[in-house]
Amino acid sequence: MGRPASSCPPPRLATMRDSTDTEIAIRGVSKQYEREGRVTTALRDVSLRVSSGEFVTVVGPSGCGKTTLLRLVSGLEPPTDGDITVSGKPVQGPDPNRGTVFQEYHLFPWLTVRENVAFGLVERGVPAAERQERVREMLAIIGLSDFADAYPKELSGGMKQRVGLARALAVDPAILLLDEPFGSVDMQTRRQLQRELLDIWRGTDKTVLFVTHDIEEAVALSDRIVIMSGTPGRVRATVSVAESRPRNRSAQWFVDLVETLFERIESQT
Ligand SMILES: Nc1ncnc2c1ncn2[C@@H]1O[C@H](COP(=O)(O)OP(=O)(O)OP(=O)(O)O)[C@@H](O)[C@H]1O
Repeated sequence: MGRPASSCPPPRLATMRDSTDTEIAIRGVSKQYEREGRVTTALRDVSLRVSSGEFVTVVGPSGCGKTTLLRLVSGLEPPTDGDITVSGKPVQGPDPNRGTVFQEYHLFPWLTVRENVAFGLVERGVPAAERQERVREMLAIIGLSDFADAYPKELSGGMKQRVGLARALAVDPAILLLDEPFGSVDMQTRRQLQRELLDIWRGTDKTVLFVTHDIEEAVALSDRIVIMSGTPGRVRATVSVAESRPRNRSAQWFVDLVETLFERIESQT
């Protein structure tokens, strides 16, 4: 995968993993929504494989079905056609091994920040001392240690987004599904959280499917960038960042490449 050496990720909760094979395989997937008699085809014939331990980022214009794709992989809803397997097993509903962070945060408003981050650990029966330590560590990573006792309504959008990320990471899921997880945070925090995410990924062999509008972010984080476009959305191109790193391509070279591909794809659509 060509990833650089790890710095210092949080220790792994060894008891929480039940498989080292965490490949995501999406085959010929289409998704239609029906609302008030109107049918929208959000995705058509999308195929994509994310290998165990790979970091794949999906980029594409608004409305091309990126969130829909993540919702299907997370098991929140089924595809209309095609199939999705994780670790070789069909996705049938949400699974704690697939940690998800969506744009709308989905925090529990009646729980404090600390309780939100601890939620998955309580569900999994992690002993109190280990739980408290893990939550403390996660709050330090996202820079919200001073807000442990605050409620979501007291937080800004960016802070809520960071709590959502900490909650997903706290249970050390084998797979991370992240939909614009830094979309509401300021640029400085965004760069810091990107570094934290990279450290965690490098140190814990997670499989990551990430969605962003930010091409620089995609280049900085990913092994591979998948470009989607159109309505219904389809996969239009793939750029392998990891394989080209030994050739000393600069980050800007990849940003330019993805932007050029975007322009070409858009002019064909
Ligand atoms: N629950 C739903 N019911 C009806 N249509 C939907 C639903 N969810 C998504 N869509 C439609 O499916 C298409 C893809 O939406 P989706 O949110 O997946 O795109 P996206 O690429 O993630 O967009 P953005 O970058 O703006 O988040 C859009 O036309 C959207 O209106």
